[in-house]
Amino acid sequence: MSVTTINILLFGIGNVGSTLLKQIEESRDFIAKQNGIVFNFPIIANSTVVLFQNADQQQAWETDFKRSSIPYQFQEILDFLKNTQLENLIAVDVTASDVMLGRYLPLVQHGCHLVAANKKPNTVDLNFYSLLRSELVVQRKQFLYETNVGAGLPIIQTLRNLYQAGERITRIQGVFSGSLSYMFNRFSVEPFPFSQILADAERNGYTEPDSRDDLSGTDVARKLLILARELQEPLELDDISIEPIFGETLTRLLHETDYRSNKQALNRYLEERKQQLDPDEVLRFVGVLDLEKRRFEVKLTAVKRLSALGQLRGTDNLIEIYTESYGRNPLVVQGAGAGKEVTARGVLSDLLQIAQLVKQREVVRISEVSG
Ligand SMILES: NC(=O)C1=CN([C@@H]2O[C@H](COP(=O)(O)OP(=O)(O)OC[C@H]3O[C@@H](n4cnc5c(N)ncnc54)[C@H](OP(=O)(O)O)[C@@H]3O)[C@@H](O)[C@H]2O)C=CC1
Ligand SMILES: N[C@@H](CC=O)C(=O)O
Repeated sequence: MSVTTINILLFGIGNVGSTLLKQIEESRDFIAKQNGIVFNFPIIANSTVVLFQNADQQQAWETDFKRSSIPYQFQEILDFLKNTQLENLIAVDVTASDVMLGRYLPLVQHGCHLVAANKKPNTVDLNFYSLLRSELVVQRKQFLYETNVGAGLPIIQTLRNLYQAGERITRIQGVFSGSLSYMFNRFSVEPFPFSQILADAERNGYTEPDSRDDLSGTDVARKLLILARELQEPLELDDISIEPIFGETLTRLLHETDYRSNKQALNRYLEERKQQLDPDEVLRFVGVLDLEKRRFEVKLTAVKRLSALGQLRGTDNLIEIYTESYGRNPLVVQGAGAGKEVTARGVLSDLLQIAQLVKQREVVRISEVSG
């Protein structure tokens, strides 16, 4: 099988980015044998420094990154692309940064396909969302972001397949946050204060880089918005109603100061909420996208301990997709909704999808040239 080289520009080397590099290194031979694809990393960047690499340098990226990375301006990365004329480019955004928003259009215009775990580019205003997709068509580039919702779970693709097959989707609901699932699964049954469980979630890399994005409900609101836009619903983030976990007052405090200086207040608030539960109830942070009743909301809810949501464990998400064909029994997707390994694997799956397309185009181009 002929081998196609894919050149990756990696933005972010945290939980997900560093695990992606490790997984690609571990699977290099398997991917080459199975797919005829080799991934190179000519560019690896964090928020301040970048490592420019040649193909033969790709083994010990961490050593090279520590030794040879240099401060950069984004324009230098665009100049590198122009000067090296590298082909088969995929820019991978495994940051949570707003800064990346200004980079997507230039990257596409400089020949890059896009893969993102970062939800922000898909949840800013609709003007940018539509402009990016128009530019992707003009430049014949793909943009995949399966890990935006449910980490490695096949939620976006499942929804896209249903929608494009003409299915009428009426409601999507469930637990969409891996970190909040982990926190409330444990908080409901363990004696530990919420702040300690939250610290564990952060240490495990389940939360956003700023866990207030999770605690405020904004991360789940972003996921609902991404799914709504997949169904061509012209919604903005403000259209998703968020009932804050800690009530209005404490949530304002959360935004003004780091939660670590308000632990006691947070713990007390949720302990009181826990005491109000019936013995057969637990707390779950639930999102609802009701396309018929036009109800789009995320909130902390008491559910029956023996219900599907009540029996979630670990970082599990459980997403119910109600459609005309499935009727009263929704299509259900369940599994880990956070964690660097499952997320990196989801990013790698997106990369392979685009790489296959690049390979096919390469075969067509060669056959056209050779007549
Ligand atoms: N963790 C998980 O389970 C899941 C995460 N995701 C998404 O994946 C993304 C990354 O998450 P995670 O790896 O946990 O986060 P981390 O905080 O561990 O890593 C973020 C990385 O992005 C880098 N970064 C920040 N700003 C920029 C920038 N302007 N240019 C280049 N790099 C930048 C950071 O570099 P520096 O150190 O210099 O700031 C860091 O290397 C997030 O958007 C998250 O929502 C999605 C699903 C699950
Ligand atoms: N912080 C997010 C990570 C995945 O999107 C979550 O907790 O689900």
